[in-house]
Amino acid sequence: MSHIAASERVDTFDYVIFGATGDLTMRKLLPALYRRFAAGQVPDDARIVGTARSPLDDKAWRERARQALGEHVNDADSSVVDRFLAMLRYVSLNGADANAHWDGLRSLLDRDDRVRVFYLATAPALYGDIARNLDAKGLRTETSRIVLEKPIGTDLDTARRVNEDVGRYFPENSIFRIDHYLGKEAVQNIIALRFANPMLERMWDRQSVDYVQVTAAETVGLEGRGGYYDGSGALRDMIQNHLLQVLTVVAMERPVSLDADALRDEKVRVLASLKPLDRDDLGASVVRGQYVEGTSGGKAVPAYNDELDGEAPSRTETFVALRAEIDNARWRGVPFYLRSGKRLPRKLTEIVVQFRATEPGLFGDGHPGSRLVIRVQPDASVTLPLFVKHPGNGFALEEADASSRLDPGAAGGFQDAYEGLLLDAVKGNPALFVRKDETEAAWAWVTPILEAWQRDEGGPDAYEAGTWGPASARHMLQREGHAWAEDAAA
Ligand SMILES: NC(=O)C1=CN([C@@H]2O[C@H](COP(=O)(O)OP(=O)(O)OC[C@H]3O[C@@H](n4cnc5c(N)ncnc54)[C@H](OP(=O)(O)O)[C@@H]3O)[C@@H](O)[C@H]2O)C=CC1
Ligand SMILES: O=C1O[C@H](COP(=O)(O)O)[C@@H](O)[C@H](O)[C@H]1O
Repeated sequence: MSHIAASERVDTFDYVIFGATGDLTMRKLLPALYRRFAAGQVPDDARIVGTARSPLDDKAWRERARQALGEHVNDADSSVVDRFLAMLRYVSLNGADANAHWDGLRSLLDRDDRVRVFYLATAPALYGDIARNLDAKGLRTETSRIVLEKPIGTDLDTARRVNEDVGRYFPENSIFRIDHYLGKEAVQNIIALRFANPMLERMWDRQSVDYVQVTAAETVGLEGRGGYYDGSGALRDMIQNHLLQVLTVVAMERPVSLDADALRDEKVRVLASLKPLDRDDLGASVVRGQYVEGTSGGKAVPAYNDELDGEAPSRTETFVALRAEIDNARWRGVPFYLRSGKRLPRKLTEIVVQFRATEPGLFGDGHPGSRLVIRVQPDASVTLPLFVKHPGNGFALEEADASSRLDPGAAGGFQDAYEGLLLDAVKGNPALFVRKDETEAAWAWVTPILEAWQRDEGGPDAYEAGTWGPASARHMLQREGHAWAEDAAA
């Protein structure tokens, strides 16, 4: 998948970040680049060029970056920070404006022989204009890549438009649509677990699997991102991209290799096989919720609408649970339950593969099937308990824990998903980025849900902050004799 070991130094590069003063750059991109620099992977003569409209100079941007590293890197070394900051340059520029002062950026990018990465950490509405300007100003070289942050559009039509606009100036193999869930160690590990363990590989289908759950639960609320989030909601913010990407990795067929297109060909087939949710299915298969006041981390927290402080009450969903089915020979009939929400009881991203129960008789009333749990965060791990006999007389069964900790921060690993992905863009390895057809296939499945919600006069079901979402999410599984992992464990 990655052709260069995590510890190897990459070729030198110019990384140009549009949106250099924004939250994403400060919280994720600069800390990730710093960590790779501190790990010795980034050559000292590489350059990181920040651009935004704000009239800063190098010194002022470096000061903001120093502060961000202080806040978001807990083991930053001040002498390494100084060397890292020396690589940073800033150009004040409105990337969407063809008449802006592009000469400043052009004079900095004077080495056509270096890999150039343009990272668009701005509103997606600007992507087409920025791509056009980069091309028109002669800044796009043969080895340039353009990294696009999510969301790519807000529905199928707008996603197609973004893809077309950027695709007019950059060939598809140079467009890197980032989905940071694909950079997570435990998500990549699904591929190893499935295809390096023949026992699991043979049981990975509708004969053996009863159902699959993917949960991405967050304790946080709006975090000052209300302007963006209220126009988005949980379906667009988490399900269309991160959770559907995880689903593709869980459900895809064995790829012929770990090369980018082999993997992405299989992933897109899964998306194309998702059974469309028609109007009649929607009520039974999709639940949306919005938090009202409650408790989070032992503190009282306000309702979404109070946090948002808008003029009129918002109908935006902060929680979604849905039942997907993959209409192919391997998975037909197996429910894939996906859910994500804000202000849930704990931060937890987890995949549960529930295997079918044993035949009744031998050990009493039948026995629950085994359950593979892939914990993505926090504390990434894989757990597959085996049932063994309790010592002593009789055949009472108990679980013998068989779990492995996956330590993303171990030597050669990454503390944050962005670290590997940012350098994959330099290396030109798109395996863990989302191809155009994948984005569009995911939107094609999600858009009818958004349209149905728009027509629907009702709104999201209320849930108390600090709980696992509205009761309707639990009922959706109960109707099929299933339960969310935390209910089953209770
Ligand atoms: N923050 C996050 O955790 C995540 C963000 N994203 C996505 O990343 C992108 C950025 O998000 P975020 O950092 O939160 O947003 P912010 O609003 O914090 O930052 C936006 C940045 O874009 C700059 N900008 C705005 N207009 C222009 C322009 N015309 N030319 C150049 N720069 C411009 C702003 O600076 P200035 O005003 O000075 O021009 C600022 O630096 C969005 O697409 C978002 O959806 C995706 C996942 C997570
Ligand atoms: O993309 C996003 O992801 C974060 C959650 O990411 P994680 O790595 O912490 O699980 C989410 O908070 C945010 O709303 C969304 O835009």
